[in-house]
Amino acid sequence: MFGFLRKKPAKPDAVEDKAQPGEIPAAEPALDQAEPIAEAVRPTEADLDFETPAPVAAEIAKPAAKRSWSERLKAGLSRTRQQLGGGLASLFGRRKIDEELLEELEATLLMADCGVEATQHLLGELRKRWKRDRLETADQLQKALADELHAILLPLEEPLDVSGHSPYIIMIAGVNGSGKTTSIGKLAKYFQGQGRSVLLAAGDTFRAAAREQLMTWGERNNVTVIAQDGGDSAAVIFDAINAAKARRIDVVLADTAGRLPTQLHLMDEIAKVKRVIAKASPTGPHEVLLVLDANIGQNALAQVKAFDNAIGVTGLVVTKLDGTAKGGVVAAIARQYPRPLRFIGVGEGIDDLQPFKAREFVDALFDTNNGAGSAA
Ligand SMILES: Nc1nc2c(ncn2[C@@H]2O[C@H](COP(=O)(O)OP(=O)(O)OP(=O)(O)O)[C@@H](O)[C@H]2O)c(=O)[nH]1
Repeated sequence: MFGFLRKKPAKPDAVEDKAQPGEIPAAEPALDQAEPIAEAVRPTEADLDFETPAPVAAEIAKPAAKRSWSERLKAGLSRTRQQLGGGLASLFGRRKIDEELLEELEATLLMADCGVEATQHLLGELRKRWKRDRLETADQLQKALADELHAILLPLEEPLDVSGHSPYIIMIAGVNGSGKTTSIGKLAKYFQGQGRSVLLAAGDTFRAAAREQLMTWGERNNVTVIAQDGGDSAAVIFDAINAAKARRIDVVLADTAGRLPTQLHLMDEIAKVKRVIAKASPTGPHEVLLVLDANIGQNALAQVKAFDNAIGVTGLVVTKLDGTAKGGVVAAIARQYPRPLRFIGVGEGIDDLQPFKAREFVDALFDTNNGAGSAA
């Protein structure tokens, strides 16, 4: 699914062969000297070397997956649910609540990557409720756990409202392979679904395939992509914003190259990208989205901190929750470095990225069919 945004093998002459992660192109053109922008320079299918172009086009054309979002969310979170819920099921098979059970619950939460902070908090709250509410059965404890987890996650539920500015400029950042470019394609579709016009800025100038992914997506979905053959990320995004202003576009989604927080020169470079955006639009960027791969577990906290220090993160996207048992990391973020969790991704399908809603997330984790997690 969504294979059209999958990485392709590098071509011999691809930009990524020339500029490895960690390298900045030698000369950064001044903004007024930027190369003319090749707007949606569209490579042919043969150029793009797609694995499965026809099925992919059919995939894009599909209005939505047959399953509902809540079904896909539940399926996507199945590995974390197995880790958490599976662990809990074995614990809650016992009839009586006791200290030993709470200790085992602690280990289960830690193994689902909830982190020490959130786990201690949850355990503390459960102990209080055990006494205060006179909980007796394991089922009652599980329901209380679902409620407390919901309470932790609810503050992260702040949907992204793009109505305040036009164009509303969203800068997307994250480490290599976290899902930035793919998420941009999904977000473009999401905003289009809201009746908004969208323009994409191919600011990942390190990875040629990222630019091609965006251009192909733009071509097939009638979205303008501002791209440049190589060159400077800041310059591409600067020109994209001006193009969006001229065309009265509602939302600009600006891709950036992946980078590790330890690559300090690249963190400086992304801070410069942000400053240049502010030159093109004094109120922008209006959202700085950090894309996190859920597989990294607790490492997500360090990434939020580092990117926040460099560019002031205003929102998070957590991708690939479907491929991991570490979905509890969302609770760790909520307790240790809370930022609005705008979207979560549970698959490669175009509709598999949706706004985060704490209640449905908790329900999916505990699977309400079991009776837990449904309490408000
Ligand atoms: N299973 C799953 N795969 C995803 C999800 N989001 C993205 N991917 C996949 O993750 C891989 C990397 O995604 P990209 O969008 O290329 O990542 P990127 O951050 O732009 O990568 P760089 O440009 O190298 O930094 C692709 O194969 C995507 O299809 C998700 O929610 N679930």
